[in-house]
Amino acid sequence: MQNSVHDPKVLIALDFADADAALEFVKPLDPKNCRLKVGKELFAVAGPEFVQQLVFQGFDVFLDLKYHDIPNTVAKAVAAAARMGVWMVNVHASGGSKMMKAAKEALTGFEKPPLLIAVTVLTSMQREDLAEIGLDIEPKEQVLRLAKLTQDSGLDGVVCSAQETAMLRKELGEDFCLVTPGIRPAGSAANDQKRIMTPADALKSGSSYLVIGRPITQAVDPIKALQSINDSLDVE
Ligand SMILES: O=c1ccn([C@@H]2O[C@H](COP(=O)(O)O)[C@@H](O)[C@H]2O)c(=O)[nH]1
Repeated sequence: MQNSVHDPKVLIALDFADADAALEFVKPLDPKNCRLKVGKELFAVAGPEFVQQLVFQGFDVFLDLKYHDIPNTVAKAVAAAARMGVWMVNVHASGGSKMMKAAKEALTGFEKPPLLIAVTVLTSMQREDLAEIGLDIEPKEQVLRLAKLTQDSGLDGVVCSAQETAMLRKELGEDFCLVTPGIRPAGSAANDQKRIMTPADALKSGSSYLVIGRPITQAVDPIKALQSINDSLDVE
């Protein structure tokens, strides 16, 4: 599971307040060195045209809108994402198997459908946050339960923390895609993330892709920060 120019492991979270700021940030980036993630903040202001612009520039785009709704609505939303040409899209696994299967079904017929993955337990949450919503268990137990449900529903993978990837690799095999936010280079601020790991350790533990936002976007020199992370992953 090595980082390489053909399969960059770092997905940069473009959490910017407007399209201009995001485009300025993207300008010096090379699609060979990273993929891009567009989430709720940027999508709300910049919309599908912005996403398509990134795709046109040659970037693999993860549209991170974490759909969570009734099956029909999620299926239509996932199909709309596929029409934008994104590389990956996600739903919430807690929406259940009927919703996830409807989302998967909505992608049949696309020549190059995006990878469809499901969020398990947000990396900002720990045991006490689960207790608050009625789940008196460790995050890893809930992650495993939802990851199994996701795999059984026919999806390509899950969003989890890198702290759970070794367990999921053992339980769900090598081909299941494990996308891990909550990645923090040694010494960088955790911010609101709780279940964290360094980029190199995450890759070694079995992460397929590393979602990294603030440690790169808010670095004094973002290109240098990305380069240093890629170097730590043993670029071939
Ligand atoms: O469980 C999750 C799911 C999604 N995210 C998203 O990843 C990035 C992380 O950004 P950082 O600045 O590196 O913390 C952000 O866009 C989240 O919405 C997540 O963190 N955890």
